[in-house]
Amino acid sequence: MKGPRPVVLSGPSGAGKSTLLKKLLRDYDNVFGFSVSHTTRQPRPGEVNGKDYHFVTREEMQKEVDAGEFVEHAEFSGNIYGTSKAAIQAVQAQNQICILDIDLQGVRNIKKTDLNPIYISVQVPSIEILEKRLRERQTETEESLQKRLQAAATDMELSKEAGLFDMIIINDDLEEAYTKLKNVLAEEIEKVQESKKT
Ligand SMILES: Nc1ncnc2c1ncn2[C@@H]1O[C@H](COP(=O)(O)OP(=O)(O)OP(=O)(O)O)[C@@H](O)[C@H]1O
Ligand SMILES: Nc1nc2c(ncn2[C@@H]2O[C@H](COP(=O)(O)O)[C@@H](O)[C@H]2O)c(=O)[nH]1
Repeated sequence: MKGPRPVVLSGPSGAGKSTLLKKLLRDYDNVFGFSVSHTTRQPRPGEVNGKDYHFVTREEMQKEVDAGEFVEHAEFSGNIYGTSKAAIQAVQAQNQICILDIDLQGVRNIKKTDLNPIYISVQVPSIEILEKRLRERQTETEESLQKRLQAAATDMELSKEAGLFDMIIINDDLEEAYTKLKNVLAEEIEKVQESKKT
């Protein structure tokens, strides 16, 4: 049986993708599953290996990429990030909506596959607000923050491309953004909930 359509959440680092997806995972029991990416970046305090990311060395990652284990991978802000085939299969095996949190390069690479997700871009009202959020999150060094702001400016411009995303959500007020996200996913959520009743 064909499973539910996956969901791609993209947008600048600090736009609120993780915040929104954590709300979905919390509010909808057994409906969504997170595609746990691999990354070569260092874990942040509180991040759990295998839950937030699979934290790996560059050598380990390259070996797995070369072995064809990834659906997509990209270099972002000095580190490699990638979605393994296994990460998606683990969620789809549970008949859950698979959520991918990936950058714009990842979006373009996923478009070359037959995954057929719903593409959502989470954006911010301005680069100044993004900088404030990233600084307040206290996860980045000044160097990393500057790299992310540069990448964000490019993302904000390129994400306007017609047809690239099914929806662009400006995450200004969090609850309003979350309502928009739930609305665009309503049909898929209902399908999964119905299928789990039987
Ligand atoms: N609407 C909002 N208003 C104010 N702060 C917000 C809002 N949404 C998220 N935040 C805060 O902004 C920060 C960045 O959010 P979050 O970590 O979810 O971004 P992200 O897009 O997942 O970033 P990354 O791609 O780096 O993982 C967090 O500290 C979060 O609490
Ligand atoms: N192309 C991919 N991008 C990914 C993946 N996992 C995360 N990301 C993106 O990386 C940046 C930075 O994330 P952070 O956790 O270091 O703040 C962010 O834009 C994510 O969307 C992936 O598997 N592939």
